[in-house]
Amino acid sequence: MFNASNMGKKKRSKKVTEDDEFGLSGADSSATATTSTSDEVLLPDPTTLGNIIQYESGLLACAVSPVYGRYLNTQRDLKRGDLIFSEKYLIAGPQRSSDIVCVGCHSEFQDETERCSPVPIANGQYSPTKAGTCDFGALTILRGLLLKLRDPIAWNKLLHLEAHNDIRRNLPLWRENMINVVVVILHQWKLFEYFTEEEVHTVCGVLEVNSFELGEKYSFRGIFPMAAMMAHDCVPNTTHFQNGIDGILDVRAAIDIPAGTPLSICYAFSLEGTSQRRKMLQETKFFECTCARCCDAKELGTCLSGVFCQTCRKGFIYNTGAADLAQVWVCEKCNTKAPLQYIDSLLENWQEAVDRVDDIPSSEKFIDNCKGIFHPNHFIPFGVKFNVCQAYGRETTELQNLSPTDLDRKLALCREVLDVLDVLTPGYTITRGMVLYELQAAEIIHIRRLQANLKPPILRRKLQMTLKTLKDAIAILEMSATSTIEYEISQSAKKETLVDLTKWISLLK
Ligand SMILES: C[S@@+](CC[C@H](N)C(=O)[O-])C[C@H]1O[C@@H](n2cnc3c(N)ncnc32)[C@H](O)[C@@H]1O
Repeated sequence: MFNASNMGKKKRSKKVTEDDEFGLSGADSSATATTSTSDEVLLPDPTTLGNIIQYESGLLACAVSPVYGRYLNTQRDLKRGDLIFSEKYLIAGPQRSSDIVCVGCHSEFQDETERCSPVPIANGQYSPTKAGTCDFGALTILRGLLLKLRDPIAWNKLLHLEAHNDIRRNLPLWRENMINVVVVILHQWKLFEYFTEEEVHTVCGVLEVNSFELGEKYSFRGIFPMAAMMAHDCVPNTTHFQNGIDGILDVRAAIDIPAGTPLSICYAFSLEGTSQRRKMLQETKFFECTCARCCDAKELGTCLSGVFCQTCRKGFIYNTGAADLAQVWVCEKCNTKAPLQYIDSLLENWQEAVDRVDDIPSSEKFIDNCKGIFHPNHFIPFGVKFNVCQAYGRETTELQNLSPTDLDRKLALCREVLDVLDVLTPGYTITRGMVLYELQAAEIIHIRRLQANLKPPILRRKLQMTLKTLKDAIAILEMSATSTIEYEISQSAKKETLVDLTKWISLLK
């Protein structure tokens, strides 16, 4: 779920996407924590929900609120980084509206040699020559439906999940599913004896509302019934790490979470603006988010949606109607009201321009062009800063060979990006881990270059601060699956940089 890539920007690296799917904090969390359990809703023991691989019995309870529906509540204090549970997917398969992909590795169909398995689908209906005739996403629905015939317990787990049929039935989406999925499965594949129309629609809904986006190289989706019970918050208190190879999801506390708090995950992409996140949540998860961040025009002080006012040329325009789910864009300084159409077309044009950014110089030019258009933290330039802070010292020039100006720029960008991440994706999230890693690497080079001119106590203090950043980065990144680049980075940083830095500090008088 919780498809970070709905931003659709190739430039936003995969690293962002991994944390940013599927989250409760802020004002709403405390409100929900006190919500009493309704007698009318059957609240299962969380362990009966999914394919649990690791979980401490009694740690979580299922609860229900008028706002979120069912959700998971922690029964004891959690420390940031604590593993809450690990779960294997119930079903997984191609994304909705997928083109032809290999049903084993989910790579896009190129030619016979490119796939990990010889034939993508056995009945031959969707051979490569008929490319485009099939929504491969229907295969995932079929995998869900087949549970009815093969594994009634798993089928019940699937049916237990929210499908929002009542809402979806009145949307164009229902008709699309009718054509692309229901007719295909029941009539083209002739499975009408086994499944009803309503069952197919329900599985479509369960997938739409509950699935997580998976895949390191190629994207696919999977259902984790226990993880799906977590509520959404645009500043989540949990984070998750996926192991694409064996389909296991580790859900961890991103921050310290006191007992009695709902667990939350961000279903949208955390680093998009409020209007964009809300639109995605409304269209694909069928609710209006009213979390603390969504109700605050300045998004908890980050100003991620701030547009520069062309009238007074002093202030920024924000959606002051956010708390009422309205779009009322007003300048904070001169009170000029900006038409929604103006905001929408501005964003559309700049989103298109961001797609043309593909290296450090074009990124820097883009960031510069955004001055006088957006707040420096606006999500459009922010996405570029997020990528370019990592690119310096990695793309063309090695870190130790960066010019003093470029090294300073990398340091400034990493700190600027972290200031926003600390608020919007706080704690142990891969996104923060990667930027912390880049920051400490640049700081070490910077300190080496300066050390001859630094007094020992100042040198020691700087090194100790860098050591703390390095330790945080390692602690986060080593929670990733062992097959990932993030894990590899954490292990080499642990074996080399951590040892060297600790030794350097210990040798200082
Ligand atoms: C993945 S399910 C979560 C479990 C769900 N509450 C249930 O009872 O099955 C997502 C659905 O939960 C509800 N939900 C989750 N977080 C919410 C929030 N912050 N505000 C309103 N509804 C929320 C919405 O109905 C959403 O479509």
